[in-house]
Amino acid sequence: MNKPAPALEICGLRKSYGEKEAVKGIDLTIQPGEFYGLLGPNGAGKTTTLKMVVGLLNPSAGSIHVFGTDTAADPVAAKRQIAWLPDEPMLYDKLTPVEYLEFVAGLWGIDARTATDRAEELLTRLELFDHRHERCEGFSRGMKQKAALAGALIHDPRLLILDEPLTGLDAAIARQVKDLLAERARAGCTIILTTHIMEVAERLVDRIGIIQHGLLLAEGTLDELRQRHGRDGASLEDLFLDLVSGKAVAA
Ligand SMILES: Nc1ncnc2c1ncn2[C@@H]1O[C@H](COP(=O)(O)OP(=O)(O)OP(=O)(O)O)[C@@H](O)[C@H]1O
Repeated sequence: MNKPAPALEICGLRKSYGEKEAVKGIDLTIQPGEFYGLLGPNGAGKTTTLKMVVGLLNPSAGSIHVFGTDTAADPVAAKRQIAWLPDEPMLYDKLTPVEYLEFVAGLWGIDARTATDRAEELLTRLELFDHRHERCEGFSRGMKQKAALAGALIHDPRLLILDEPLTGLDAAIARQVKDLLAERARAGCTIILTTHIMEVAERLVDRIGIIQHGLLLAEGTLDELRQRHGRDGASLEDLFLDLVSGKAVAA
């Protein structure tokens, strides 16, 4: 039997903004069902990389395949399989969560019955159901983030990409979001997230990629990274700081 295509395969990816090269040749393969954490200092190139994957930026060079689909050759087919949750998601404030989810489901061409069932399940799961008929404009940051996450999941994507999904969330809401992501991962969804919160990466993800200066500096499971750098039992935070400061040699 043929091996299934990777969920994401990036080869030689580069992106320049004018003179500045933000992504300098990244190769990365993520298998279906993996929960992958992309870490890196501010300005490392994480968001730029992910924006190219989701089709919001055109690469300067390189290729991206999503479940075997070349995103440059067939962007629509690639996008149908992806959900993207940016760090500052855009919600239509005048809409209620139910209206917002109906709207997003409509954009994906999901039939009304399925959309209603999925919206109800997501809103219940994220404890927004009691607020389903309130306009989003009155929501806290955390509630807005959850409504946006529900919108990202309404078309049941195979690949979920989230840029700093937990920033600014209180402990209870962060827990709900983390639990939902872990549940989706267990159900077979491939998830890629960026985070600056090392404990989140340490607890949640299967594999970690560290980007610095537009290049992939290190990659592997936490245990692989520890082994490779002779740091048995080290926390991800210690490893990360040693790698990006050059105290540990990337391999
Ligand atoms: N639209 C843009 N125009 C010019 N330069 C940009 C643009 N977007 C990003 N950059 C630059 O590209 C580099 C990579 O930025 P990017 O946002 O991808 O990093 P990041 O790793 O996501 O950072 P952070 O953790 O702070 O979100 C940075 O030097 C940034 O200033």
